[in-house]
Amino acid sequence: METPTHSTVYLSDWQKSYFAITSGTCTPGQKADEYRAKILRIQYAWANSEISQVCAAHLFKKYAEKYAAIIDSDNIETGLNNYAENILTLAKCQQNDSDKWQSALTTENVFELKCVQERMQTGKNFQSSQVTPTDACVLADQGVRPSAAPGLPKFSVFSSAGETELCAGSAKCANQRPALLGHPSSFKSSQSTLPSVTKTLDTLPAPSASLNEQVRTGFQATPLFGSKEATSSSLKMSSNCCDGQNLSLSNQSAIPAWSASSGKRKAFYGVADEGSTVTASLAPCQASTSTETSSFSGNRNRNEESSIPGFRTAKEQLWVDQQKKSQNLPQRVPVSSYGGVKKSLGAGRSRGPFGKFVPPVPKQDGNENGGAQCKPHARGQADPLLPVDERLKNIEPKMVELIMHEIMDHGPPVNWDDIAGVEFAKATIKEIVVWPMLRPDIFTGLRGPPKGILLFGPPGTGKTLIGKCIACQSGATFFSISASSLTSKWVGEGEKMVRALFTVARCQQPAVIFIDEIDSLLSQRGDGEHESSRRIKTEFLVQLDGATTSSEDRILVVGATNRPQEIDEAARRRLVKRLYIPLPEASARKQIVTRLMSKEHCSLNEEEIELIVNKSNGFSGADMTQLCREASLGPIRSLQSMDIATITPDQVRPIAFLDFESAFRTVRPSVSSKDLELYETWNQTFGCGR
Ligand SMILES: Nc1ncnc2c1ncn2[C@@H]1O[C@H](COP(=O)(O)OP(=O)(O)OP(=O)(O)O)[C@@H](O)[C@H]1O
Repeated sequence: METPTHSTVYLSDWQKSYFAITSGTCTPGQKADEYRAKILRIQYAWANSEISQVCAAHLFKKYAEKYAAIIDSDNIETGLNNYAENILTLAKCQQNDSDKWQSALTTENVFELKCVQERMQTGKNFQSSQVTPTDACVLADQGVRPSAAPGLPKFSVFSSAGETELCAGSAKCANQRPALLGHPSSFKSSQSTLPSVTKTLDTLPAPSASLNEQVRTGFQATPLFGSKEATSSSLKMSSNCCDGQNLSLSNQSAIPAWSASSGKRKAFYGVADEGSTVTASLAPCQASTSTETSSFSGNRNRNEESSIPGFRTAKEQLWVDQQKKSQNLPQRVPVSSYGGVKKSLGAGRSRGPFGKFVPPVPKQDGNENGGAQCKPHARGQADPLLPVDERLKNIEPKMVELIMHEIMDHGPPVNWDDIAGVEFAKATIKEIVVWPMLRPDIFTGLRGPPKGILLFGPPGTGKTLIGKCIACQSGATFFSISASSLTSKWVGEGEKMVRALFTVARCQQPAVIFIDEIDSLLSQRGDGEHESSRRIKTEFLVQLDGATTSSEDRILVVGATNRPQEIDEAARRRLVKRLYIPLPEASARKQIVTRLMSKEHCSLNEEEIELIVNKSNGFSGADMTQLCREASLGPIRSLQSMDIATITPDQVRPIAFLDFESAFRTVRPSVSSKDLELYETWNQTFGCGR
């Protein structure tokens, strides 16, 4: 009997879900999820060399064709990107902080809104008048060919390999965004009623070497197939534009980093209209880009908009209406964030003194500091049209809030001096990560920073501190999450959470995503592996690849683990710099004690400190901190007869050596010598240390 190959397994798997999806029992949301899951699965399989590139390309093609009926459905009720869903999402983004808030809008009643119906009709009329045979010829001449799929006009862009055949979404544009080809979501088409791509293409320069160059530097898209270079090099951005609403996948992983190449883009598109209404800054929190005007629409600017008299998408209208109501909405300020308190997702932690949470969506009451922290259309402070970052649109607002609230770290800054010892790791990190993040203009090409590093070693040796310090010293936003909370607390949602996390990080770049216990996320696959864990892992690797291949994304993933041996090969390969963070040596232990005691009333002399250091051999940094804490309680315990409620601080005696002696009786090293051997061995095999 013939053994089924990977491709046959995937095909039969696909067929099953295809029938499920077309059965009519799934909601559009479920279909979208299903579609996304399948695409991820292929990506992962290909990235892990389980299937060949040809096979993957074949599967993608099949998917695009077979799912076209759903993805590109003209039917506003059944299409994946149906119009009402988009409006609904938009409306939901207006949700304020109250958990009890419920939008009165539903998919059904949005369709019944008169203004929606009018705009749909207008759009349909407009759409049908836009794509002419002449336009199609122009496109074909430019290497863009109409796809064979029925229904909406779609375009495929030829890859150099001739294999990556991508539909450029529908031939309709809403917000004049770039079509980020090279991502599965690019297959999706729009139901929105907008100008045709052909209109836009007419105004673009003909494809040329320089165009391709510009496209590559300006817009980095996540490749279809993991991180394989061949794919990324074969991907080209189409000259057309795509409704941002259709980028449900690309919004999250195929985001161009606009901030760095604004000049080039302007030159490329010949954008002279600084006041264009179509502005884009996908790194809106950076002051340098906040006033940037970038017509990503292939020259579609205010003038062009006005060439369509009276036309406005429902989304645009919704924004205008809402913004009229809240003209005086205060703008939010960018949040600079570093951690001082170790956090794990959803642990109900306080944000600390620096941690005032500022939601990423504008508040409606106008009383609090609300606003779009991540705004796609950075129009400057005075501009009332400040929608939420397009990339966040397909992310559940609650998740965004949770990430900003719980995962984004707002603690006090951490300096290199706060981390005792680990000199080699610190020097390496400064060189390969911090400097490149500070000076991306110098650290280009081979000098470019890695997108993922791994800190491994015994618990309590300062891995989290290092993560925070990287963020702090490179001026990056720090996101800290425990991988185990992703797999345990977010059962069924972990995958979405990973996607949301990277999306928010992209909006907040430069960003450092610190993932503690990364082994639980990236452990080697086994028979007993749970489906949801596998999906989270796949999503994580895809996102990591996205960050890796998009050279302009300034996102660094720092994984930390006490069990490096459990990380699977594919993940290990992606975390290119693996640094051992060992137990502190004598000098580092002394530094910790001296530093902590310098803040206390203490009577230790040099000799006593040396004794403490010698006696604490084998202690981790956390053990040393615990030892000092314990010792610091000694003077209080010796107060015995006095009433703690009435004594004054100066009645508490200084911390003395005898307190440390007592502390040594209760605080023991937390790391066994057997464990240490494991780390040493792994370091010699896979570590990047000396
Ligand atoms: N090298 C160090 N220098 C100064 N303090 C340290 C050092 N290592 C650990 N500490 C202290 O221990 C605490 C815990 O450290 P941290 O959370 O960074 O360790 P970790 O390696 O991430 O631990 P785990 O693997 O358990 O997550 C720190 O807040 C700090 O007080």
